[in-house]
Parts: sequence; C-alpha cells; structure tokens
Amino acid sequence: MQLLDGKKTSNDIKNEIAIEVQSIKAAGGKVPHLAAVLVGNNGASLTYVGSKVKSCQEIGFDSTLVALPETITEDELLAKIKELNEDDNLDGYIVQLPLPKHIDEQKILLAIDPDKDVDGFHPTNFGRMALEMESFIPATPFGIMELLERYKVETSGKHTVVIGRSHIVGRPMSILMSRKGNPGDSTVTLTHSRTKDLAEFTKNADIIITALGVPEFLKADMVKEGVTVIDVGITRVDDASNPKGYVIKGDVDFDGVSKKASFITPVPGGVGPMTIAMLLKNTLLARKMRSARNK
Ligand SMILES: Nc1nc2c(c(=O)[nH]1)N[C@@H](CN(C=O)c1ccc(C(=O)N[C@@H](CCC(=O)O)C(=O)O)cc1)CN2
Repeated sequence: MQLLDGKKTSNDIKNEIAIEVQSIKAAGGKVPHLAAVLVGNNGASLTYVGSKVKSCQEIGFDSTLVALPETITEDELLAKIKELNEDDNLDGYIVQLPLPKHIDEQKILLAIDPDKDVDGFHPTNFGRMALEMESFIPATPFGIMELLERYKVETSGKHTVVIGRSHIVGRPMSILMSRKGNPGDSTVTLTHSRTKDLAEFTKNADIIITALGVPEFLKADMVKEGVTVIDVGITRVDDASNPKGYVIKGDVDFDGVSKKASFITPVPGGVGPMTIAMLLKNTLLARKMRSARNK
C-alpha cells in the first residue's frame, strides 16, 4: 500500500511556486496577489482562510484578508464583490464557503469576475473545464488530479466511482476524471445520497473518490483488492481528550480499507493541504494571464 501524502506534495508544490515568484521578482514583475473574503466566524472557515493567507506569505504572494460580519446583507456583500472585481491590484480572490444562510451563495459566485475566480466556481470556468479548455479548476478536485499524477496512479480505462455530487468536489471530479488525458480517461460513475446499493458500485470500482462527510462510512467489505481510495471527507468530531476539543475524521475506515488498497490518502494530511496548494497555483495562473492581457 502506498500512501498519497498530501502534506508532503503540497509543500513540494508551494516550494515550486515560491521559486517562480522569485523569478518574477528578479525580472521586475508584479507578484501574484490573492484576496480571501471571510463572512462570519465559522471555526473551520477561520482555519482554512488563515492557512490560505499564511501560505501566501510563505511563498511570497501578496494577500488580503477581507473579514466581514455575519450580519452583512447580500447587497453589501455584492458591493464588496464589485469592488474586488474592479481592483486592478488584485489577481484573484475567493469567497470562503459556506456563507451564512441569509445569503444566496449562487448569486455571490455568479457576481465574481471569471478572470479573478481562482476557485473555479463561476459557470464560465466550470463550463470551460467541462469543455477541456484552459480555466481555473476547483482547488480540491485539482489537488486530487495532481496527487494521482505525481504518484503515477493509472486512471486510463479504469472505473472511477465518485461519491457525492457537490459543486465544489464531486461534480467537477466526475468531469475531470472523464476528460481526455492522464490522469483522466476514466469511466466514471457519480453516486449520491439517492443512489441505491452504493456498495455494489464501490465493490466494482478501481478508484473511489469519496466526498460525503460521513465519518468512516467506507468499510473494507465495500471495496475490492488493489483499489485506489481518495478520501475528501473532513468531519470534526467532538473529543474532550484532544486539546483542540475535536478530532478530524475522513469518510474512510482507514485501518480496514488500507489493508486492501494499493493507494490511499490519509485524513488529515491528504486532500486537505492539496486544496490550499492548488489555490495558489490558480492564483499564479491568474497573474500570468493578467500580465499577458496587459502586454
Ligand atoms: N471558497 C472555498 N470554500 C471552501 C473550499 C474551497 O475550495 N473554496 N473548500 C473547503 C474548505 N477548504 C478550503 O477552503 C479546506 C478544507 C480543508 C483543508 C485542510 O487542509 N484540512 C486539513 C485539516 C485541517 C483542520 O480542519 O483542522 C487536512 O485535511 O489535513 C484545507 C482547506 C470548503 N470551503
């Protein structure tokens, strides 16, 4: 069994980007600038946005944290988005999800300038991704593709079962794995909460990508020998004995499934850190595209 080490791989990617930033600086160019919009005080979102800003500082990007109160109205947030779209000093930005319930997420994501949409959630980028054109690819699926590539996992002609149809992970993942190329060229089944007999699909899968958010639901008897398992689930489970007050659990019963798997991601330290690294990669791409447009 080979562990797909997202922590190590994400550090490699950050180092590679840091080297590119040094060359941009040496050539007198402008370094990439990422902004992160955080609405409210959701504990997990604070952690993730904090990591995004810290990573920018580590690799030499400019970064801006736009922290807004939970009580902000939809119109006020849309006004902020307009400001960020018009800010010439900014290459890309993200709006951290989830947003408070009184704000229509879809409306906010639609308002983001597709050229600055480094999360790749705008329909323009989503459509370009589906059509195999250059675009920003949502960071979590992009990170999974990068792990498969760097660890040379064979995906061509394989049966990939994706569990979960969220717009952030499952749906884009199913598109990427069915696109031409390597990784890709897979035969994909997208399963979800209404799928009957899920285990019938997982038992026949060569590759399973699970993004359900149900701790340890994928058990050893639901997979075949030699399977590749990508665990996107990150659930915080209360644990008074832990100094943080919680432990992080993936969707996969790691101890059981890893005995049958040929490749598997851990949680934590698998897909999560890759999400941050690929956001930085998208931001570097945004900078390059902007400087090419301004020539
Ligand atoms: N605008 C966006 N919102 C959200 C995205 C996104 O890509 N764009 N994805 C997730 C949250 N996320 C990044 O934003 C994210 C999730 C997890 C990790 C991570 O490194 N996890 C660690 C565990 C850390 C912990 O929870 O203590 C791990 O798996 O090792 C990074 C980023 C939803 N929102």
